[in-house]
Amino acid sequence: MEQIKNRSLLSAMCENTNSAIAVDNPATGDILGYVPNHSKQEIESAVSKAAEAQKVWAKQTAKQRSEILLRWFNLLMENQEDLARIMTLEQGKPLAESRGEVAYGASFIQWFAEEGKRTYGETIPTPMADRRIMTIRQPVGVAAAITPWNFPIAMITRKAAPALAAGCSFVAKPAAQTPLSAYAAVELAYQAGLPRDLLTIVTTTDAAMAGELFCGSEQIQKISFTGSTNVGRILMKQSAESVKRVSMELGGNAPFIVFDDADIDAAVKGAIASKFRNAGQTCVCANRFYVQNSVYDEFVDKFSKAVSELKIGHGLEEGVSIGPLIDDNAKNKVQRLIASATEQGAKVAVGGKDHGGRFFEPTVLTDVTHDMAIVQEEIFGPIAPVIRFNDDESLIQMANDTIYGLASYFYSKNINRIFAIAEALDYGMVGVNEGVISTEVAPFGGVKQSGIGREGAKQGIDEYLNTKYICLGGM
Ligand SMILES: NC(=O)C1=CN([C@@H]2O[C@H](COP(=O)(O)OP(=O)(O)OC[C@H]3O[C@@H](n4cnc5c(N)ncnc54)[C@H](OP(=O)(O)O)[C@@H]3O)[C@@H](O)[C@H]2O)C=CC1
Ligand SMILES: O=C(O)CCCC(=O)O
Repeated sequence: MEQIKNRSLLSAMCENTNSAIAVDNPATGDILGYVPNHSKQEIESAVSKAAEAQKVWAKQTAKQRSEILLRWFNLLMENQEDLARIMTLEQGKPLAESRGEVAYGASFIQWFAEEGKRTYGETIPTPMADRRIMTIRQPVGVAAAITPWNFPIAMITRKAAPALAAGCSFVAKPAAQTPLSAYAAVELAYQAGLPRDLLTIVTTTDAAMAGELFCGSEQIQKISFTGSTNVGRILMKQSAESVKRVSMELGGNAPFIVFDDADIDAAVKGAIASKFRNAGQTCVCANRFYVQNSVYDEFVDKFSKAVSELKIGHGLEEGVSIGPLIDDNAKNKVQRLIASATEQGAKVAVGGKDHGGRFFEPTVLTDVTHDMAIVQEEIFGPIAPVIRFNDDESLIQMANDTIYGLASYFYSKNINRIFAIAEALDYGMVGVNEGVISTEVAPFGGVKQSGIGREGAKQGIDEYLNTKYICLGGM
């Protein structure tokens, strides 16, 4: 942490008391620092203050809110290097990826600072001559979020920016493994002029308590979650009692498909970017590769060669593209899935070995079949299982055979096939001849058990607005 120049970014760090949360560096296991372990009462108090602050904020014009958000965007970009270092230290991703995430996270603030000014209502042609009918759009109130460790800044700004732009206040509980980035990003919001009670980070080792509190609170009108499908289900059940609005961005099992008419070199490049970003720890990472018979060997050869060239190491080291996994559980899961696949006949084309600590070699597995656990489960690690397929019909059947429906990818040069496959894939997002599709301007989200709602794009702000119908009679 000595290398962080803007020390105000670390102002949330606290002394090592009995209850403080220790944050470690997944590359070394060293403790980086401590953050507060907030009690239930402290979190309740943050929610109550957010409810008060929201009333004032909602009365500001969208333009006034936008000005503060744009200052926040600028401060994030001015502090990009420090924020990226904090992120790499606590999360493990390579520094270049952390810089990219800071810019990506900031882009949602810039985008929604603008979109907040366009939350138009409607005037509706009336069927009754003495009436006028219109709608206005109003902030839902207090929004709460629970976010994961894999994108410690972007998953907060992708929710906080539309909420704040719409006139809501926002309370977020980041993952206990990556709170430093969250606190640092929010500190810059205060420096941009955002009232403290309007945007609060709370941290606790008792995530279940925070979830129950958020979902059960009458003061919170909306909960937004990114994380595992399992926790998403719990939060949806808990939200039922207070009939809370929910946005859920949950697990994925993205198929990456290479057809016989694909540009194989482009597919290899896309596969590397899609699979190995954040060491495979993103919900939109390619999880399973389906390659058509006639190009299978060529793809596997070129892909394996590219994977063997990826450098593993500490994210701050020059040229590293594969950092550590977030914790021992993540590594154990990867090892279990590889062992189970190889016992059933899969072959290791490259990688496959423990690299010490929380590191695992980027791996390509061949002779994989669709029924293996490594294909059925979300891997969340740097392993690429490659499956053969013969025809488009059986391919679509396999690709859609999952409870998940977040991202999917395919490579083809045939325009008829492109439309047919894009329409047939049961997913919220489809990358065609492209392995990384995330951008603030496009709607991010899933179908089936990958979630509810959309983030980013013009749709993202709808999640934080109510539509009110006003009927004007006696005209
Ligand atoms: N869609 C995505 O982007 C993500 C998907 N995942 C998937 O989930 C798997 C497990 O990862 P994991 O980190 O455990 O994901 P979780 O879903 O457990 O964690 C995500 C967030 O939810 C919190 N949380 C955990 N349990 C509860 C609960 N009962 N009530 C309320 N909040 C809760 C966590 O807090 P805390 O950190 O304090 O435990 C964290 O802030 C991964 O291997 C991957 O498959 C994981 C992360 C992101
Ligand atoms: O849920 C995730 O894994 C984060 C989303 C990554 C992205 O926006 O590309």
